[in-house]
Amino acid sequence: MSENISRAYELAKERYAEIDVDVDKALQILKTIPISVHCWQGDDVAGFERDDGALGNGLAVTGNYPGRARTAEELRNDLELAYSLIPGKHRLNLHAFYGEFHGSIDRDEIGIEHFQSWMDWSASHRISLDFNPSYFSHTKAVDGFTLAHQDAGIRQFWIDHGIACRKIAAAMGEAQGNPCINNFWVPDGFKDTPASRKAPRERLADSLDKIFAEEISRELTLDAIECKLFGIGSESYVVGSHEFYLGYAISRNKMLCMDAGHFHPTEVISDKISSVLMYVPELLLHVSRGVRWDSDHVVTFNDELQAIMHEIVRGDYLSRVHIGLDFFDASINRVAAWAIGTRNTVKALLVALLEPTQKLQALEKEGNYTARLALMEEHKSMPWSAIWDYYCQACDVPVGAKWLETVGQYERNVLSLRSQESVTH
Ligand SMILES: C[C@H](O)[C@H](O)[C@@H](O)C(=O)CO
Ligand SMILES: [Mn+2]
Repeated sequence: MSENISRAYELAKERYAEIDVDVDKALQILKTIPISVHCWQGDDVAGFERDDGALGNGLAVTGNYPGRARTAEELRNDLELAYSLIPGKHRLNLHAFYGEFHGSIDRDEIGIEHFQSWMDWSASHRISLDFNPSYFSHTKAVDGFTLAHQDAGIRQFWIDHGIACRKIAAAMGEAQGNPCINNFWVPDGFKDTPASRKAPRERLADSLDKIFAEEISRELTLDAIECKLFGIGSESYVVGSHEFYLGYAISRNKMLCMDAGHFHPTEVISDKISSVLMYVPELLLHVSRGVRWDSDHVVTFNDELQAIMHEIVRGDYLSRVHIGLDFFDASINRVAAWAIGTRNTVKALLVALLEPTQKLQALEKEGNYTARLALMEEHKSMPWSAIWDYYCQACDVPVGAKWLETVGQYERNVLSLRSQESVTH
């Protein structure tokens, strides 16, 4: 343990004690909050179904930084390195098309057997899994529709995929002893103005009802549904809009997923959390960063990230909000992308936990908005970075930018040796 870091921590702790903040308690809480790290940053959302791994149907990745994971084993190795750079114990969010299929298995045929290696890895590393059906990058999604498709046969195919994914998620939940969150994002929508906004929404609700018809214990899996305002190829109309899924989640008692990039650029999800949680039991967040649009940039330590974490803590929602990540950048080292985005997310959560929230809320109740603003601003320059360094050190992960050296070494020894050609899965 570096003496400087410990001394800085003790001094910072005294400063926080002066404003009635218990630093040890904040760190104890922080340790218990997992971030669901998304597998798809590691391979540019290619998955392991086919050798070409061409991404499509509403999603796009830009950049050609060398070293993308080409197999599940490479992805697991990269993830292990990323987790070793992030303080705390976190989860892994797996997409259905990251199964190990060893042959041609279509999406409606997938089963838990295709995820056995992931589950073995999860058990041996004590990293719990979350899951997602994959409704894109598929020949039956090329015209932009899946669960809301006009063709009943295509709808049925995707309904069967959803049912298969719920079974897989339940088996993962059972194996790991805690619920596997299964998040449904469906790209369906129109590039141009629809003549009927109603019909696809009726079909989507009907398909989802069929998928969710079987009751599965909430101790095994929790269904989440992710809304979106617009997408690539669905600029004019997305079937699963915010209003659609909010209504669906409330009426079916489901978890809503809000992605930070899925709203109008002037809207923020930090403002929506307390409204939505009045009516839905739990919330899943896809912490992302849109730059002008849903561009899925790596999460930075910006105002909205901090506002999201403040909202979760101020509203006492830690047990009802599940924090997942969703970004994919192929223009930088992918392990670094995970480390930057996840470290920032944990850091923002720490800052929120170190806030004298009770004091601020008491001032607000008294109507003392001057002191409320003054203290909020002073809090921004409190010595939270000393607490963060101490936490990293206590968790045995690199302090400051030291993690970059480890990533650099891995890039030289492993990532740079990966050819850009695809490998057979
Ligand atoms: C790959 C993810 O499922 C996807 O990013 C989804 O969550 C989304 O946000 C689509 O815009
Ligand atoms: Mn998302």
